[in-house]
Amino acid sequence: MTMRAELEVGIARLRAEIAGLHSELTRYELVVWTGGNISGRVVGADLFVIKPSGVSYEDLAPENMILCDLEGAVVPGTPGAARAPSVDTAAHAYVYRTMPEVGGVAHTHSPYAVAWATLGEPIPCVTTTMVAEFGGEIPVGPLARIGDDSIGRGIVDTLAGHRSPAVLMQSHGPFTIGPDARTAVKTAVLVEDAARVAHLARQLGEPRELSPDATSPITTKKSYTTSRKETQ
Ligand SMILES: O=C(CO)[C@@H](O)[C@H](O)COP(=O)(O)O
Repeated sequence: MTMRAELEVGIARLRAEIAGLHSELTRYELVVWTGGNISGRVVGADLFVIKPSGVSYEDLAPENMILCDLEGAVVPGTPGAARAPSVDTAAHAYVYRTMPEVGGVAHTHSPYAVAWATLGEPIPCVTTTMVAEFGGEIPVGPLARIGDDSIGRGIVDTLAGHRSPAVLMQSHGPFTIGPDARTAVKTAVLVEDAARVAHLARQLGEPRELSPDATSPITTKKSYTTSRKETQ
């Protein structure tokens, strides 16, 4: 197979994967209406695939996923190119440009995480799952403009000082990153679980915060958070 043909096969697979992963956002009730978006980097090219803007989840399909370059421009003449890409395309593009290790980005409006985002308070690290999956608290990024690369800058700047693969953008919601799109989506599910548990614990009293160092036996797993730390 020629390199060109291999690339076409890879893009076709990624279109199917990204379209399918959006059903996880509705399955786990992380979004309402057409909110939220997922993208995935094309292996071997400066391109990524993202959902179209404002399209119902049940209508998302491989052929209406949109292929973009790393500036967030739609690749003309490709399937789906007639539609506008997600309003968060510039944010995803900024993350791919500045974090070469990232292969997938997800954004949801999951309610417990959004509630923490409105407080501007990080989700405290109160469970061993959070230590393993986030390496500590889930931080809060700035209140950022929607539609340009402001959100992307906020994601990258905030995560630079953290092991977490997730950030709560102030008064907006969670954005997650991963080595691939599926991992970014899994992290989005875990963010909502962490936000819900931290909220419930706060209703019962003052939960004990865990430091990753104090619980070192459970951080021996080579999670994405620990490998993120090693690459910083
Ligand atoms: O919160 C936002 C805007 O940042 C998004 O989640 C939108 O609600 C979904 O927009 P599209 O991806 O459909 O353009």
